[in-house]
Amino acid sequence: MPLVSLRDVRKTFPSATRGAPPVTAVDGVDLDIEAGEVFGIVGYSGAGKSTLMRLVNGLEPVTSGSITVGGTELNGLPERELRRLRIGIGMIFQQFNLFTSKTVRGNVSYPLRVAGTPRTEIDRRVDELLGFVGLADKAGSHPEQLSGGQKQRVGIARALATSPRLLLADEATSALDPETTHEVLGLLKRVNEELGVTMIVITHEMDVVQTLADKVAVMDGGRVVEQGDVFDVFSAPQQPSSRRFVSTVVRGVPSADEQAVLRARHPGRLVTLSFHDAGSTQAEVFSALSRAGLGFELVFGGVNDIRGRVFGHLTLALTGPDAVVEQALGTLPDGVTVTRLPNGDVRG
Ligand SMILES: Nc1ncnc2c1ncn2[C@@H]1O[C@H](COP(=O)(O)OP(=O)(O)OP(=O)(O)O)[C@@H](O)[C@H]1O
Repeated sequence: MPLVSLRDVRKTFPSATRGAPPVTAVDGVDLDIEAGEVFGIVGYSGAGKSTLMRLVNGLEPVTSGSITVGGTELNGLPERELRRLRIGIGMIFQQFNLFTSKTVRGNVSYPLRVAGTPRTEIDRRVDELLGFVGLADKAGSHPEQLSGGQKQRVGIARALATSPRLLLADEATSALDPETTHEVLGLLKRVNEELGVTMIVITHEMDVVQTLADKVAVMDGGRVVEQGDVFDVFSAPQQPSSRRFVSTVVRGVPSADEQAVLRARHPGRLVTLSFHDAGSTQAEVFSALSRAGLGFELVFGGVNDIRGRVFGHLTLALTGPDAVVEQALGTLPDGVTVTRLPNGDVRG
């Protein structure tokens, strides 16, 4: 049985403008999240991701539909029961949401005090958590004395205090620089792998999904437009709106504007070679082009590695006689898709 299950979940909010129809933030979402999984939710701002998270945490009631967490139906659950359920769900946020007047120890111990944990047990648990997140020496510091990455480590320690089975992360690394993001993602990976905590991760960052997630759902206009294995969704998105979103985080075939810039800068024939799950194929492609005596320059694109599976789109400027270019493109290995970009002087 999935740890978290959503069936036809809808959430509407009354409109701020009098007489206007209600705002539908979540519109008929079905999702299953298995225990032990890291599930990414991606999509543009306003897609409904944060609202979905608040529904899963029972902070907002659904308008209709069903959400179960650990087999318990949230819809209609009394507040007392919801509070108990929330003890088993940790949350971390983009802005950390730490108590600025409390020390690191005070922040991490807070959920334990609310849960009525005995004092000696609280001290033991906080020491253990601070050790786990690498902040054993910061117990007496206040949040303003910490870097962003350290603050998020405190946020993670606090979220883990009551040993939740489920951790919800809402843009947890979006306020951090790339190096600190990398560290925090490493810590979250340990939370999943060493502590077995299931995670739902809202993000607009490719890095986060790539490093952490097993599965991903793309949201648009309150709906899940596509979901599946991270590699499948990012290497070959099927729906127009997920293609549009993926193109903002993965460099694919250059747009018309990008092509115009490339044409102005690079002589030769522009082609995009798309690789799908084919790490070694690139070497074969480059040797095929060399063997044909063509000049080639990599002018746009990149490769992505998701848990050892490689995909990417490389745009090359090829120089040589047109017939030779065509012949070489015809001999490229399977697993490479060729997109000929329109060229000013050579037919595409
Ligand atoms: N409390 C509320 N009252 C009215 N409308 C709301 C409320 N909360 C969210 N909405 C609306 O619901 C839609 C989805 O918002 P939500 O914050 O869930 O999106 P999001 O994908 O998390 O975006 P972001 O990444 O910007 O946080 C938006 O149109 C938003 O304006």
